[in-house]
Amino acid sequence: MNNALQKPVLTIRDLRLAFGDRRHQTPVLHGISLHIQPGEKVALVGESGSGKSVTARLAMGLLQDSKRTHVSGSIWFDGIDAAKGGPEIARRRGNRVAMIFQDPTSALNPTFKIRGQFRDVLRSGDRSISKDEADRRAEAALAEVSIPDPKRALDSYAFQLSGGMNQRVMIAMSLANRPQLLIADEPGTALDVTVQAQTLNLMHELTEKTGTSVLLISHNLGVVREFADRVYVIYRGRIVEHGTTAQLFNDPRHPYTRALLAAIPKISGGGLPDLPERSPEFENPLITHEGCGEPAEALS
Ligand SMILES: Nc1ncnc2c1ncn2[C@@H]1O[C@H](COP(=O)(O)OP(=O)(O)OP(=O)(O)O)[C@@H](O)[C@H]1O
Repeated sequence: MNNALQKPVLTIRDLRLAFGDRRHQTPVLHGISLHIQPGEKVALVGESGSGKSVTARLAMGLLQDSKRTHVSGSIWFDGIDAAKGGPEIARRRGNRVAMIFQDPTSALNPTFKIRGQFRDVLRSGDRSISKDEADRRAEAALAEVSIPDPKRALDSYAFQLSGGMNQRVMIAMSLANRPQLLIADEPGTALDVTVQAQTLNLMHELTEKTGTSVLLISHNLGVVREFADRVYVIYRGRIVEHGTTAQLFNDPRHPYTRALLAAIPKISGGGLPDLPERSPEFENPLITHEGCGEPAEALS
C-alpha cells in the first residue's frame, strides 16, 4: 500500500553522521534521504558496514546523545525532528515507534519472565491498565503470533524458549501498542533461515492488519523481495538507487544494485552476499525510479 498523497510517517533528509572527537572524525553517512508513507513497507538494503543500522538507530533516537556522534540533516517523525535530539526524543516518541533487532533472545531481559516484560511494555502505552488487563492483552497478542500456549510462554524466561518463539514474542511486544512505525533491523538473522522467513511473513501479516509502516533493514535483496513495497539501496553511507520493489528487480540501473541482485543466495536469508571487489562504478550518483520522489506533503 503506497498512499503517496498522505504525509509521510518518517522523512529523513540529508542525514549525515560521523563518529569521533572534535579533531578526528570518520564520516559514516553522507546525506541519506528517505521517506515512508503510512502503511508502507520500505527496505534499506546494503552490505555490512554500509550504514543501515546507524540510520535505523538515529531514526529511533538512540545514537544522538553520545559526544562521539556528529549528526546533521533532519529526521522528521510525528512533528519532531530527532536529528539532534537526545534520549528525550526517544521518550517523547514513546510507543509510536518500535524496533525489532537481529537477535530476539538478547533483546529480551534474561532475568525477568516474559509476563513482567510484556506488562511493562503495555503499561508504558497505557498507564491506566490493570495487571489483569495487561495479562489478558499479552495472552491475546501472543495468540496472534501463533504461540501455542501463551500462558506458559508468559511464565517463561527468554532462555527457556526457542529463538523462533522469542522472535514471535518480540514481534508481539513491539506491535502491542500499535506503533505507527516498526523498524526491523535484520530480524531473525541470528536465527536459522526458516525462522527468518517465518519472522518476515508474520511481520508482514500483522503490520498489514494494523496498518503499521515498516522500515526493514537487510543485507539481502532476496529477503526484501516478498516483503517491501519500496527499496532504498545504500552503499558506503549513500543511497545509490531507490524505486519500487518491482522497479528494482525488473530494471536495476545502478551497478551496485545489479551486483547485489547477482549475489542473492539461492535460499533467501542465507549469509552475506558474495559481492565483487569494490568498484569505482559503484560510486555513481543516486538513481531514483519514476514515481518514487519525495511527496510534496513530506515537510512536517
Ligand atoms: N558506535 C560506533 N562508533 C564508531 N563507528 C561505528 C559505530 N557504530 C557503527 N560504526 C561504523 O559505522 C559504519 C556503519 O555501521 P552500521 O552498523 O550502520 O552498518 P550496517 O550496514 O548496519 O552493517 P551490518 O549489516 O554489519 O550491521 C561501520 O563502518 C561501523 O564500523
